[in-house]
Amino acid sequence: MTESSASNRDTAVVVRDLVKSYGHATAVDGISFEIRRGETFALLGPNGAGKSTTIEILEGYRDRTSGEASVLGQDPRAAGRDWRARLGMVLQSSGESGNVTVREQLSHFARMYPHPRDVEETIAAVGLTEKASTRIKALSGGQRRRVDVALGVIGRPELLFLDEPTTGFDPEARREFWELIRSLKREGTTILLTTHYLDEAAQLGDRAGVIAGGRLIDIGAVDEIGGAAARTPLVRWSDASGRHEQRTETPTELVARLHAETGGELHGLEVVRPSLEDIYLGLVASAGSSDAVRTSASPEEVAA
Ligand SMILES: Nc1ncnc2c1ncn2[C@@H]1O[C@H](COP(=O)(O)OP(=O)(O)OP(=O)(O)O)[C@@H](O)[C@H]1O
Repeated sequence: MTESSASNRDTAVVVRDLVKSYGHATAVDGISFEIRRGETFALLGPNGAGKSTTIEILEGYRDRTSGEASVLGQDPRAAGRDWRARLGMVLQSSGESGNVTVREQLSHFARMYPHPRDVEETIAAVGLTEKASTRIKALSGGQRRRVDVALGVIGRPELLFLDEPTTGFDPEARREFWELIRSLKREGTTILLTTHYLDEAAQLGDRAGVIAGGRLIDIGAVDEIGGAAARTPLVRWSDASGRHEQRTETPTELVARLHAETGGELHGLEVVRPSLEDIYLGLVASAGSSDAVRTSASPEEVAA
């Protein structure tokens, strides 16, 4: 077996030096990453970072300015209907609003795929059983978003693109959605997810890439991103002199020492392990501050 056929078998998405410019503005500025088959990859970043542009290029809906992209072994620019039938897409703003019922819409889409999922099971999986006979235009915003998700998975896709899938979901619906995604993962579906809910990325993602200003600023396993130092636990407590905090790899030891020193209850004691959201915010803030140095400091300021 050649190396390229082995890597095709193991890799669902390859992006190399991808660039997308709109006139003089560069939305995606040379990003590279791979998604292995069966993996859930979370693409994270602030508004305008370039996430949707990247996803739309991979879906074949947007042309790229330069760089390479391969999705299920094909260049999305040239791929056809058979390729598209292997993909599932929940676009950022599809907002289904038809005059047909939930069941009719899903049945219609199911007929477009060679091996669709069962319509009633899919409706149940997105929590819309009671609304199956309701016209889509009469659903709430969050319920319509659930229809988008159902339409994205009805074709039993090999690769599922989820662009902010749970926007507008109530907390219970978000947890039901996570269960649906976990069952798709168990079936081997490869997933590319963008979300502003960092707990969602932490729950579902195997690996994550963080982009800011069109550039990839970090990539790695969800529980390793940002590096070990960013994950160091933080101990906070109060005493007569005020509030204190200290980062330490050995929080138990620190708490024991403080307890021995004070000889009593430690007021306001907290041991905090930084969440993915804390780590993400730190990464994006430091990317922003290095951009600021690069773009706004005068030569004198830099020399100083
Ligand atoms: N059709 C377009 N014409 C010009 N600029 C565009 C176009 N589409 C997107 N952009 C710009 O490209 C940049 C990246 O946008 P993109 O939608 O990819 O960001 P995003 O990371 O998905 O943001 P969000 O989290 O808000 O969805 C933004 O600055 C946006 O204004």
